[in-house]
Amino acid sequence: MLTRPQVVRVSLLGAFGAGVAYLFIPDKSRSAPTVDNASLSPCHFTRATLTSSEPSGPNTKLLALTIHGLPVQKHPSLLAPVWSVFIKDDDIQVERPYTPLEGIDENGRMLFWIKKHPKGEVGRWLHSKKVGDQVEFRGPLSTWAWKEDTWDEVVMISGGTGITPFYQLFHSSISKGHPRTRFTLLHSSPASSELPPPEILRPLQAYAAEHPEKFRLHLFVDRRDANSPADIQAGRIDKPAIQRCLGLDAPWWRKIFARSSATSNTPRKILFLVCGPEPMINAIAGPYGRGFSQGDVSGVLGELGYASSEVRKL
Ligand SMILES: Cc1cc2nc3c(=O)[nH]c(=O)nc-3n(C[C@H](O)[C@H](O)[C@H](O)COP(=O)(O)OP(=O)(O)OC[C@H]3O[C@@H](n4cnc5c(N)ncnc54)[C@H](O)[C@@H]3O)c2cc1C
Repeated sequence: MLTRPQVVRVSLLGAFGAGVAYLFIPDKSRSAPTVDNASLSPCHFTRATLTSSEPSGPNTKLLALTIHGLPVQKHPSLLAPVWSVFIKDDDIQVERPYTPLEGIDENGRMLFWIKKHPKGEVGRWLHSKKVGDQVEFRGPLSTWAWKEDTWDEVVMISGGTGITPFYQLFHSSISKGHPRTRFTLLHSSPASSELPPPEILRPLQAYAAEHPEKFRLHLFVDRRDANSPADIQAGRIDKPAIQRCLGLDAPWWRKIFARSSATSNTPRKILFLVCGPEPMINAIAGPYGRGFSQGDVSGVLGELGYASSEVRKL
């Protein structure tokens, strides 16, 4: 039987060993070959050039990667939203997934909004790269497959760079018009200076102003400051905020009126998509299950009575 200090020592050694193994023992995907002159694939790395790198807040940058001289296969099933690519940090052979905001264009360009965490490996490495540097990535990989005309109501809730999959969905699908589905995006950032850059916010705001019946946008910051735009709400995306934004806090008589004026008696099919830092996912939809499975729905959406078929944690 091990004593308490021995158990602690063994656990610490195990955790250290696992960390070292993760960083230095190449796994199958990270050791995928780098192939030139072949179409994009999750099975091999493709070389790209960093063609722009613009600061977009205290810890974020907009980075563009361009693949030169390679015809971009617009394979509909592979490049359907929402997809990401794994970018490899060549120094320590570690890869992380990132979401091209506008997919890939005909010139082979992908634009990313990437946050640098104080101790984060790949984010810091990418921020240190200079225009003209080479970066390797593999993909596309499906993050979550959008199915057109399946839901009446889609509510996207994001924090920080968690907006990136929703922006990709907006750019490649929502903004093209959907007769059946109404979309709502609730996004929060810690402060006004950390909100998504105009390249992301402006198209969302313009579309919401033009098509309020199809797309609604609600922006939140933890605390308002002198620079906070007027239309930004203060506080976290909590239960009252979700109820308010979705009109679930309307008086009972208005809900009855709304129901009686609906064209159909069948319940509206609703889907919540949640993406952001883990504490935010936990508070809104409950923690992931084992091995990043979806887990049960709890948190605010659990309290509001939504089922697992109505909630997706990205
Ligand atoms: C499908 C998918 C798509 C993604 N797309 C994007 C994207 O477009 N843009 C983007 O910036 N990120 C995106 N991410 C997150 C990204 O893959 C990395 O997890 C993130 O950049 C951190 O990696 P790192 O190597 O820099 O930090 P790591 O070395 O993995 O982390 C080190 C430390 O940094 C801190 N940290 C890491 N991640 C977070 C976090 N999310 N919140 C708070 N602290 C954190 C923690 O303290 C952690 O211990 C995506 C993730 C997935 C799964």
